[in-house]
Formats: sequence, structure tokens, C-alpha cells
Amino acid sequence: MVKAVVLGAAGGIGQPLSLLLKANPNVTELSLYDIVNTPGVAADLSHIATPAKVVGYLPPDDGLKKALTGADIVVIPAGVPRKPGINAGIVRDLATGIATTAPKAFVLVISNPVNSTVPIVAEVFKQHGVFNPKKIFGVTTLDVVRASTFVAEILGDLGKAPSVVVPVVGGHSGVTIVPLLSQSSHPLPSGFAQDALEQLTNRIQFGGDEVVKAKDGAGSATLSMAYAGVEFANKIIRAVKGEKGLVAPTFVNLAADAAGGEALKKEIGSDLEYFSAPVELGAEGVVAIKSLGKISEYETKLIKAAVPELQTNIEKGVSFIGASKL
Ligand SMILES: NC(=O)c1ccc[n+]([C@@H]2O[C@H](COP(=O)([O-])OP(=O)(O)OC[C@H]3O[C@@H](n4cnc5c(N)ncnc54)[C@H](O)[C@@H]3O)[C@@H](O)[C@H]2O)c1
Ligand SMILES: O=C(O)C[C@H](O)C(=O)O
Repeated sequence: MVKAVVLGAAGGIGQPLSLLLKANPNVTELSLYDIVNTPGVAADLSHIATPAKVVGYLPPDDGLKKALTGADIVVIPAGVPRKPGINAGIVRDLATGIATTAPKAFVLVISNPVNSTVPIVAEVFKQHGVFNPKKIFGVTTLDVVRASTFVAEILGDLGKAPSVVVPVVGGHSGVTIVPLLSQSSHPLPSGFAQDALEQLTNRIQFGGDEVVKAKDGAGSATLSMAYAGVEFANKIIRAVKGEKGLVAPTFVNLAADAAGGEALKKEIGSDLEYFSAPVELGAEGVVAIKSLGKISEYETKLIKAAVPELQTNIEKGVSFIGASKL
């Protein structure tokens, strides 16, 4: 029995994400919460012949509390694309709901800027005395998905895209996104030039801009994000159901695994509180934060460039909650 909850379920990401969660036969309950339209989305999805019982909730009559009651996994795609200030308040309020109603749930944060919204969730949980770093995750899977696709394109065979694995570490915005292309399961063609490598890295780091531009500024990635979000959520659901050895890059508080977190800080040469690293998942959340392994000189430089930006983003999230207390 797995209850999944989507907060922001009527949005561009929320709807296809809810559809894909409804398609997972291991989900037995699916609660959809948004400030608009969830009854319609829920009625529509409820006709799909899969096990999940789907219910839509709106803010009146304690809708958030009802949606969250008994949640095992909460996915948050609520917010407005490219409006960090607005999203900070939305995520703070939703995190307060989770901390008071479902503090033991796995929380998967999609709302941007992930480098700041994850610390926001963590700070709210700390205020409520329910912080468990093993269960709060920033979803960076879209960067991983993009890396697989773009590498397969370069190899001239999109058929390989599903099997190309490239760890992407750091954070989820611009230069904080660090693809470890030297570790690609499918190596780049021999003689792949440094400037081509830099172009590919840049394309992964700024893949979001490509979509925003193509949509004429009317929105950002929604369908690929829903695909990526469910790829990560489904891994969490498999871990909750007892599967072992599942590893995925995700943005976590490094206290989630004290020894692994300390070792990672040494590797990146910084005592950042949060970082996206390959994480082993288990029924109780983070089992281990993995080493980055052997990385190239170029990737070392990319990490160096990511650290100060990450530090600023993390501090912004932490201080947003500090300031809200005043
Ligand atoms: N992590 C990633 O890789 C990634 C990728 C793409 C987009 N995003 C982010 O995801 C978020 C959503 O993007 P979208 O394209 O789906 O936006 P959208 O505007 O299409 O949908 C957002 C939904 O959130 C709802 N919402 C707003 N305030 C709410 C609240 N207080 N409680 C519940 N729901 C609320 C809205 O009603 C809307 O249905 C944005 O912050 C965007 O930047 C993250
Ligand atoms: O770029 C955005 O605003 C959305 C998202 O973070 C993305 O990577 O596509």
C-alpha cells in the first residue's frame, strides 16, 4: 500500500506527473492538491484502470491536511516557473502542512529554485522538530535525463538514450549542474574535442532555457519534467517497498549520511550543507551518499565554479525561513 500525494497537481508538471503516478500499479492511493482544478483532474484520472484511488482536494475544508493524511510520498511541483520569490512562500506553506500532517513522508521537491526550496523545506521541518535529512530530496533527475538524451544524440543513436547513464551532480541551476561525462556508461566518441565537451556540458546546464525559449517564455519544461519526476518517484516507491541497491543523483542535506557526507565534502573541497550526489535509497530514505568517484580535471573545475553559487542559493533558502520567523 503506497499513498502518493502531488501538491500543485493541476499544473503543467502536476497533471502529467499525476498521470504517470496513476500508471504505477504500486500506488494504491493518489491524492491531488492544488489551489485550482483538482476535482476535474482527479475525476479524469480516476477512470484509468489501475489500482490507485484518486481524490482531488482544494484549500477549503482543510483540503491540504486531508490530502496529506497517511502520505508515504509527497511530490511538490507547485509554484510558478522562474519566480523564485513566489515559490519560496508557496513551498514554505506546503512544507508546514507536511511537517504537521505527514512528517514521516518522503518529500520530493520539484519547485524551483531547488537549491533553495530544499533548504526551505528542511528549515520548516526543523522548526517543527521533525527534520529527517534522509527523507527530503531535491529532484534533479531532469538533468540526468537530458544528459542521457544529449549523449545518445551525439552517439548518433537515440535508441541508446534509455540506457545511457551519466551522473549529474552539484545542484539544479546553471553552473551548479555538473555532468560527469567522463563517467558516461557510453563513452563519447574518441577524439571528442574539449570545445565540443564544453558545449555539451553547457547544453545540459542550460537545457531549461532551451525549452523556455521554444515555448516563447510562456512556461518551462513540464512534460520532460513529469517523466523525470516519476522516474525518481518510482525509484523511491521501489525503495519503500524493500528493493535494495537503488542509486540516483539527488540534492540532499549531507547530514543524511554523516560519514558519506563528510567524505563528499572533502572531495568537493567545501563544507556545503547540501549537494546533489549519487545517493543509495532504502525503505527509510537515504542509505548512503556515494563518492563522486574519479573525475576529470575539467569536472573538478566545474565543481569549483558550482560551489559558491550553491552556497549562495542554500543560504537564501535558509535565511528565507529565518526571516519568516521574525
Ligand atoms: N526541478 C526541476 O527540474 C524543474 C523542472 C521544471 C520546472 N520546475 C519548477 O516546477 C514548478 C512548477 O512548474 P509548472 O510548469 O508545473 O508550473 P504551472 O504554473 O504550470 O503549475 C504550477 C501549479 O502550482 C499550483 N499552485 C500555486 N500555488 C500553489 C499552492 N500554494 N498550493 C498548491 N498548488 C499551488 C498552480 O495552481 C499550478 O497549478 C516551477 O517552480 C518550476 O520552475 C522544476
Ligand atoms: O529552467 C527552468 O526554469 C525549469 C527547470 O528547472 C528546467 O531545468 O527545465
